Amino acid sequence: MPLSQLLADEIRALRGDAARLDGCSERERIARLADRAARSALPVLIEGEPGSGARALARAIHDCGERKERPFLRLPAGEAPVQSERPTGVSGLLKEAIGGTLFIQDVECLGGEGQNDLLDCLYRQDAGRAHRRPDVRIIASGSDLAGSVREGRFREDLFYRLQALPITLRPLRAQRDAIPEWAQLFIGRFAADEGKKIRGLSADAAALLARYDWPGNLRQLENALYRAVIMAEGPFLTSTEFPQVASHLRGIRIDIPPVPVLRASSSTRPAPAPESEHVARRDPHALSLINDAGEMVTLADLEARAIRFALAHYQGRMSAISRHLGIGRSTLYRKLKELGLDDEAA
Ligand SMILES: Nc1ncnc2c1ncn2[C@@H]1O[C@H](COP(=O)(O)OP(=O)(O)OP(=O)(O)O)[C@@H](O)[C@H]1O
Repeated sequence: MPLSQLLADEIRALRGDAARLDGCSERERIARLADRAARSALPVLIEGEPGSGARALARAIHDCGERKERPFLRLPAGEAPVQSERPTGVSGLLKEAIGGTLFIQDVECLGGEGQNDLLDCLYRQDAGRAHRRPDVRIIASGSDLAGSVREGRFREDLFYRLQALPITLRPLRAQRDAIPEWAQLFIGRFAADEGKKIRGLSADAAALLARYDWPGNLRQLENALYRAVIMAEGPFLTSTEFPQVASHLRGIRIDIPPVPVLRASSSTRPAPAPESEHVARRDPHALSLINDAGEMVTLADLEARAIRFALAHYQGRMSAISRHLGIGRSTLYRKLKELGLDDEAA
């Protein structure tokens, strides 16, 4: 099931529940705020570090609101515009998104003209001139909009208009207690995709993940768990399945076996007893050719896993994915659609 649908289900499940925000888990807090946003037409500003889930949340808010059957358009303001016959700027997209939602990602990267167009749209919505009011719901995301205002790169009046409904996504390092819950969610999802029976994290893996700072937030945790699920052979993920995380943390060592030395046949000396149990290091990027039943996996399965991996590895950048997988963009889009991943790539 695509992530935004999963999130939308979570948001709907909480609907009607007395809306208390204190004392609930981070996932629940976000879902409740998103529910409020979905039931309003006011602009939403989602603030969080990269990889915190702003894009997934924006889509889920749209899907839970009354505009869900109308267009959801995304303007990645931090990326160079692609050559396209369709509009790529604020004013053009506002016309295309009529009746629906325009999600402006990394809004602090909007240039002066884009900021003016957006402010004009919000001003006309505010002014309530029904006949001229652009019927587009605005959701914006950013990581430090107040800082951009202070530095004079972002209009202050636009900032205040955008944050009618603010939602702050906390970095993972500020919600360490919630890391096992997030991890369990990803494990369940990837284990099901890979047809593996993995029940969760071992205690040492949970401790390892909780100590790490996760600068890439949910996206990085998700990628680490995806690789771990692929590598895992037992019912629990252990710290050896997270070599990159372990190598970033001082004090935790994963033993890497030495290159085996052939003993001279004339030697009668017994091999020295190992001083510590070594854990074989496996390539964290390796895809297993054998399934849990000991049989070879199909080529279709391998292809699907390679595409999923590329999607995570290149963080959804389609041109990089198609270039490195050696397939055209249209073939890539077709395959993503067949795998039900087109929503995650959108
Ligand atoms: N609530 C959630 N539950 C499960 N997974 C999530 C959730 N939110 C985000 N993710 C996962 O985290 C990753 C990052 O999410 P998303 O792309 O929405 O972040 P972002 O803040 O928009 O990132 P960026 O600004 O860097 O593009 C995605 O791959 C997504 O699958």
